[in-house]
Amino acid sequence: MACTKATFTFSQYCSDRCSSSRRRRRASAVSFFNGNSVMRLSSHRGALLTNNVLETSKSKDKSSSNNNIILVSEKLGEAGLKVLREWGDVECAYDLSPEELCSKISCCDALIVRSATKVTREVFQASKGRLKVVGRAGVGIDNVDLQAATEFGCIVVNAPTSNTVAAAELAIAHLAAMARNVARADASMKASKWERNKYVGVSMVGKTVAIMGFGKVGYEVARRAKAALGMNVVAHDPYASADRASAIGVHLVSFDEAISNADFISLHMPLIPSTHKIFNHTSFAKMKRGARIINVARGGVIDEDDLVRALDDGTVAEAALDVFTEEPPAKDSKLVKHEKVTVTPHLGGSTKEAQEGVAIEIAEAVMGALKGELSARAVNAPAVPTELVAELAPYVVLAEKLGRVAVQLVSESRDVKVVYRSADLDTRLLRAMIIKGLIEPTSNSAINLVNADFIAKEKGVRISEEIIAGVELIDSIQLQISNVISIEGKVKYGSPHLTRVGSFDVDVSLEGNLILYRQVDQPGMIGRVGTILGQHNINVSFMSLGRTCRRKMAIVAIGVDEEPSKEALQHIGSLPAIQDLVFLKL
Ligand SMILES: NC(=O)c1ccc[n+]([C@@H]2O[C@H](COP(=O)([O-])OP(=O)(O)OC[C@H]3O[C@@H](n4cnc5c(N)ncnc54)[C@H](O)[C@@H]3O)[C@@H](O)[C@H]2O)c1
Ligand SMILES: O=C(O)[C@H](O)COP(=O)(O)O
Repeated sequence: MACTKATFTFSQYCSDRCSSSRRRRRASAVSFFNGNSVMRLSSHRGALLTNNVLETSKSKDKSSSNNNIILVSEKLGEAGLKVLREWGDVECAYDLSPEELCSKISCCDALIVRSATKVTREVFQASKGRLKVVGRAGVGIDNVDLQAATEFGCIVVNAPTSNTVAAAELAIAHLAAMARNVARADASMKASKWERNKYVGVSMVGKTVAIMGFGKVGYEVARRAKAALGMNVVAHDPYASADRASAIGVHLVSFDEAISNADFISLHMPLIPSTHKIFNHTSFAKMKRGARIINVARGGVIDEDDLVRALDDGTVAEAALDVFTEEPPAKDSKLVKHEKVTVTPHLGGSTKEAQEGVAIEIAEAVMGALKGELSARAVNAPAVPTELVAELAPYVVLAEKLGRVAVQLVSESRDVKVVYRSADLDTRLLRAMIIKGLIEPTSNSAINLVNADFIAKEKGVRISEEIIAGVELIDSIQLQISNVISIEGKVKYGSPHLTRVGSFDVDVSLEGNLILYRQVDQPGMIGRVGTILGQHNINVSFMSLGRTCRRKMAIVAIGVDEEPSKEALQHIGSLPAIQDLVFLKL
């Protein structure tokens, strides 16, 4: 998904009205997981709007614990092991080779890992269906093949909150230690030297730190940098709430603004396709000369070769790194050995307190999943029963696409009202898919039916729902986004279509690349835009124009086969009659 312009201001055109009549939802019970533990959810009228159906039971019922074998492949806090032992036989086997892990796994019901164990497709294959739960004792799940886990009907759970403060503290420790040359001065003294002039540092007070990723860890770093170190704090996070930032005196700014003015740049975004190597020679070149970088997020967000070059030529003064593309890095890694770099071996989550918290959090999540309960900590997609998939499949796609459109039209899509026009509907799956569309492209959480409400709540995204009497299973789904704009979609000929934007009727297949804008309804516009696209060698697949009256405003959607360049979009957007142009990748 890409978004060339995140803000879309159709407010004056939002005149959609919704009937307040609400239909009774059919009581239903649906199983969401295949495999040995079939999980069942019951829904009834009103429950979805008020209840979080995701509960982790604290029950210590051991009646069916006899056969559970839990393999712990990396060091886990004793408190967590204690919880697990109440529920099954726990085997701790550290430093297993991939082959050893594969040979052990066929006898295990649950596997608990941290960041070093690679839980690959081969591991799921070798488990021959016995492995029911993988518990990641920590946040990042990039070492677990979620797709394979889902295909093999294995639930993956993580512990996303217990090491937040620990990671933030390490970021601050790195920042301060780098500014004052602590590690190098220590090494120098241990080499029997006394080099006071060599290790003159830089001050932190009054300097600007850019927090790149204003999520759980970023927020805690920002708070500490501001309150404890007296720094100016700016943050970049396309999906963070400006209110949450301003509440602690932090300004949200663009990526370029953040990196070009900061003395220190601290990275706290997830490693997802859009952040992979986002810090590269282009971004280093935009930085204030002599900026200092701290990374306790994931090594993969930095192009490490480019960083070495930027350090060599002085573009970047210093870097303090806890995480690396390959862990452990090669013994002769130029980056690790670089004189301007200080490193720690992925210690962000490694405090006694955090490890204790993570261990308990993951043990409870794993235990709950083994008992067949729905887990709020589940991160992979559930296997939905075939009957349900068959019935809802096209609407599921529509729901996710509408969520994706919404987040691209209004970057802060935090208040979303969903109005379903339907004959009879259990909305849980659709709501989960809308949440997935709204949140997943901007986060490292994989969102599914199990965790959607939980994550929406955690991210401050409020979803409310209304069902209006319709004729078909689902006539339409409408999203009213943050009181800014509403969009509506329908399934037409089996595929998802955008059918309304604000008060304009459109008919747009929600697939591929889409250019969307408002324009003054006047002759010659289609020709002008078509000519620009032609000049940029972009093929138009369809064009749809919606208007409420002649020669006023109209909305135009153009499907394009190729992704337009920034220049092409700017060229179209610069036509005087055109406003609020966005490019959507669906
Ligand atoms: N070193 C360690 O031991 C350690 C410990 C904990 C967390 N982590 C890592 O720290 C990172 C942050 O963890 P968290 O718990 O705060 O996650 P989080 O999901 O709470 O926050 C991540 C934030 O990044 C934002 N984001 C997404 N794309 C972005 C982009 N292109 N630019 C800027 N921001 C973007 C998201 O909107 C979100 O607010 C993750 O990569 C996690 O794996 C490392
Ligand atoms: O993602 C995480 O939670 C951190 O990177 C910590 O990883 P660890 O459990 O391997 O210390």
